[in-house]
Amino acid sequence: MIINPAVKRIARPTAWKLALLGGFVTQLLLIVFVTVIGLQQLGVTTDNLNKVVDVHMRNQELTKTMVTAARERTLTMLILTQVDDPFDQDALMMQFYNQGGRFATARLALLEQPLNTRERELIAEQGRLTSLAVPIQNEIIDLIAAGRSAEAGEMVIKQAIPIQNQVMVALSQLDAETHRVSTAASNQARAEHGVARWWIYLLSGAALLLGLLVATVVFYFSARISREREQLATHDTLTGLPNRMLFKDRLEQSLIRAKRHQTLVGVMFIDLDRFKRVNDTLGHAIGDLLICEVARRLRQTVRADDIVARLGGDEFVVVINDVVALTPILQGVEKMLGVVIEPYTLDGREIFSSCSIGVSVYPNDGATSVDLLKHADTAMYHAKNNGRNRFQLYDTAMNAMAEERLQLETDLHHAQERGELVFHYQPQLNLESGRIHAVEALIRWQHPDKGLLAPAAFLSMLEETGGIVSVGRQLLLAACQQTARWQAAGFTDLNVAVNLSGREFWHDTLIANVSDALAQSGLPAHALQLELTEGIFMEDVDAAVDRIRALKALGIAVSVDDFGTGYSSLAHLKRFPLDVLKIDRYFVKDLPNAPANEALIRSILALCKGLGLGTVAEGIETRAQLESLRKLGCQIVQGYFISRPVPADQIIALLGRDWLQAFDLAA
Ligand SMILES: Nc1nc2c(ncn2[C@@H]2O[C@@H]3COP(=O)(O)O[C@H]4[C@@H](O)[C@H](n5cnc6c(=O)[nH]c(N)nc65)O[C@@H]4COP(=O)(O)O[C@H]3[C@H]2O)c(=O)[nH]1
Repeated sequence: MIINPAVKRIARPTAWKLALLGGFVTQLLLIVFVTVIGLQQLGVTTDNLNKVVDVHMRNQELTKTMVTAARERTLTMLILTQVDDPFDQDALMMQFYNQGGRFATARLALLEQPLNTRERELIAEQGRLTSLAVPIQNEIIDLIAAGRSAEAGEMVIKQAIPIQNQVMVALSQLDAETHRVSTAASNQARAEHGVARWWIYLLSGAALLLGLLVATVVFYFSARISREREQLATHDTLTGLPNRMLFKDRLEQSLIRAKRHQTLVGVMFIDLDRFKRVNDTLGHAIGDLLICEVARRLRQTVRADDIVARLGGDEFVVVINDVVALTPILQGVEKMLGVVIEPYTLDGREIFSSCSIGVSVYPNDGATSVDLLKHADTAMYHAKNNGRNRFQLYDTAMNAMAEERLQLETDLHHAQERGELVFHYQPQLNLESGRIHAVEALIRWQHPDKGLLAPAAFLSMLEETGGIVSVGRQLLLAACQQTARWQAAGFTDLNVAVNLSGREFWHDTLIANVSDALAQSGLPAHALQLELTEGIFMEDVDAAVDRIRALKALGIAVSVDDFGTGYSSLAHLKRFPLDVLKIDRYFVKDLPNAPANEALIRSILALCKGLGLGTVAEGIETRAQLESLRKLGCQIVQGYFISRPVPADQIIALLGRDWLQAFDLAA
């Protein structure tokens, strides 16, 4: 079966689910990654910053301590030179050594700190200068201790302070360097912090974008899937047309509009004729192609706002909206019949089809969608029973008929086992010999209540249910056995013609059934003729030709019935290996006052002669018709004028008769 692409997509929802899950997981991982990296980076840069701040502050503090201690020591030295009191001198001396101690401790601590080369060079320089200053200071202290304060004061000013100034220069350079280093380090830490921040911005932005992307994809696909689900729920997967559910909804809307505007709505129930046979014989793929093509053609024949839906199988329904008279509805129906019957080329094969259409009209035939559809369906059945490839308007009497039909269907179910289905036989007269040349077996139903029923009342039901195949097999055997008995009774040249429906013709068991019937009855194969209608051939010309050849290989004859009434042309005739052509009663009924029909019959006879085909003219109801056909050169004739179909036990009497004499045609 051909499947709409939407279905395939829906059939694999896990692919989308996996894709979406993948998107979410990636996004989640990205967010976790961003958070971890961001926090880590921030931690590192914060640590760096803290370290820089700590080191910087400590270095500066130590440098400052050294500067202060050095300054205070020099000052203390100067004061010592001016103080005479020995207690004050002692106290100042203590201060002097303390300051020296502070200086040395600060210097040692500074040397422990992380320092660059320049800083170490400056400390070394300071050390060198201090080592020059210390002996001078010691000398000054000694002079003070010796009470030579004036000399010591002079030495402070002339030697200690200048060398101390050089120490201070080195220390201030050290301080500047420490400041420069810490500023550079903090700038770098700030820059790293900035980079980390930018990374966080970037990755968060990416996560946000990915999130948006995933959300967009989720939105897009969930919208698409729900659109496709809706399409699936409301449309036929094969043709893409609205299905029964959507059709009902649209029809109801049409009815509301029609009620408001007081317009008509035409509902057409369309069923393809003998579609099952196409499916059974050519396969479902061709059947599907045919359905799609019919759907396309129907859609093309109506306006955009009219509805074309497929209810299932080979059933379509078309709704024509907003019309004020019946004419446009009927024109639409005619158009549809016309487009459906156009030949189809499917998968390289030429195929013929037709349809039967039942029409119901709002408000005349119903006010609700349910009633209108039911009535259009009922009308469609009538169109089918009336011969197919036609339309039928709904009529209230049809409901009763539909019920009757249902009852008949139930009865028919039991008819075969009760032996109620039998053959009646209608003779075919040879106008040259005046004898019955053959009998045509025609099915009858001996209904317990309704009496004898003709095939028109039940044959289509038998075909639809498929019961025709087993009934046909049983009756074929009966006809062969009956004819064998007539032959045994002395009518050795008698032939029998048995009708085959399309379903029987295309059924797998056909060849076996025919050869079994011949074998079981002992009837010579040449005495059996199978009658086919031209519609059967036209469904699939090549396959039909093969089948007819297989039948003829059994030795039987094959005839074509109702030829010329359908849509085939005489040109097709030569393609089929047939033996007999039956001239339909349509051409006979107006004889002898129909020159056109006479001309037609004359040309059919000439054509058949040319093709080596025998002919049988059907439906002779009057003597005038008989004479007319005789004059035209028709040799075998059949019709009520000779005899109606009769039960088997009445045939013997007809077989023994000299018909030329009986009809006074001997001359
Ligand atoms: N108006 C008129 N009608 C005449 C005249 N002479 C014969 N007929 C009728 O014309 C039909 C001829 O059979 P058909 O064309 O094969 O058409 C047959 C055939 O297609 C089908 N049929 C009959 N028996 C069988 C059967 O056993 N199997 C299958 N598959 N189809 C059958 O049913 C169709 C109708 O059969 P019947 O009702 O028996 O109708 C028969 C017959 O009774 C006449 O002079 N005037």
